Amino acid sequence: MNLLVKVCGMTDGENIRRVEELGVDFIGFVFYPRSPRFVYQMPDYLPRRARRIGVFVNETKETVLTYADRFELDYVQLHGKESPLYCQSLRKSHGLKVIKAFHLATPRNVAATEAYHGTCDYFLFESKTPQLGGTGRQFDWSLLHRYAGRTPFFLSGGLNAGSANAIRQFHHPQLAGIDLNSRFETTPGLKDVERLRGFLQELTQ
Ligand SMILES: O=C(O)c1ccccc1NCC(=O)[C@H](O)[C@H](O)COP(=O)(O)O
Repeated sequence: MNLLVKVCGMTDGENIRRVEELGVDFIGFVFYPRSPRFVYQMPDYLPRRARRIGVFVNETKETVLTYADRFELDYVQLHGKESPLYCQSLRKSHGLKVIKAFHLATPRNVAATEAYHGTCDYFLFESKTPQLGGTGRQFDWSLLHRYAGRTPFFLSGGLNAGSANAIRQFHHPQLAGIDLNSRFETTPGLKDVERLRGFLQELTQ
């Protein structure tokens, strides 16, 4: 399979270095203070090859840009009620790439993506929970067959070591990548490198 791989919610330098060595494409940092993966201090290693993504929830543009400068982010991933205009402005005037997350539980949630085409580089589809992310819960992927938009997307929400087969069998013309997080952790913010390695091998065999 030729899917992009994002590992999200990383906090520790050595752990980041080892995950990057697996060849993943994106590494995500959560800058949402309510998350157990919130990055309190700059890790002593930041990805050199993998693209850096910062995750935000309803933040001011000033705060997003401060983190973007400090961590030299390539992408921002927006998990709140950020408007299409907000996405557009970060993308156009500040040169950041933008991923907008959508929490899917009903066909209406899928329809809400329509206003965002042309304002984001990717969408990310995941489960609808009060925590807004990082819960390890899956949503009903059959909802994605209602998505006929042109923006490529990441499949997210509860992907785990046993998901490789289901991902291989899931086809959608706009499926660009997958997002791995809490189901690959030993503790919030620390990834189990061997579990990730085994999963990635299974996915690509
Ligand atoms: O990871 C978090 O703690 C988090 C909290 C609030 C908003 C977003 C968050 N993470 C963003 C991600 O991209 C996660 O990987 C995504 O929510 C899927 O997580 P999981 O269900 O644990 O695989």
